[in-house]
Amino acid sequence: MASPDKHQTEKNHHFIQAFHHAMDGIIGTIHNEPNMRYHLIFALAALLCGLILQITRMDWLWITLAIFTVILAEFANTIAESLSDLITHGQYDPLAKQVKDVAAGAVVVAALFAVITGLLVFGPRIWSLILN
Ligand SMILES: Nc1ncnc2c1ncn2[C@@H]1O[C@H](COP(=O)(O)OP(=O)(O)OP(=O)(O)O)[C@@H](O)[C@H]1O
Repeated sequence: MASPDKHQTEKNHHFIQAFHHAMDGIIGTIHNEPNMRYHLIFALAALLCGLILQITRMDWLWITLAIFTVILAEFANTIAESLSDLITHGQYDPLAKQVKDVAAGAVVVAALFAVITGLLVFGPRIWSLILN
């Protein structure tokens, strides 16, 4: 969804305008960040597994939390990268390195949480399917 005014710098005047810009941010991140597309593919796979294995409401809560944690971490990583690039203009800066590395580390930690959640929720069910 394209924003109505590409050159706006003043505050949004109404909710619809703010929503357009938020959609620009979401779609732009999916378009520009391959890692975000990988996260979404894994999220879709987890949702399909949940449907097929008929997980409980509590398990859906954990899976949903894991999915949104990873996606939010990737958004934070993208913000950190964009701000670093805006400030450094491609020049090496040790603080920019720290910002980008810590932001990338946050995504790794979130992904680890998602993997552990997936193993705890799907592992026993898949295991019992294999044994039966
Ligand atoms: N301006 C800079 N100054 C210092 N180090 C930088 C700078 N830009 C990038 N780097 C280093 O290069 C690495 C890769 O940079 P990049 O912008 O591709 O971030 P990234 O976290 O790998 O991106 P993505 O999450 O999209 O894979 C950073 O983690 C950082 O260590």
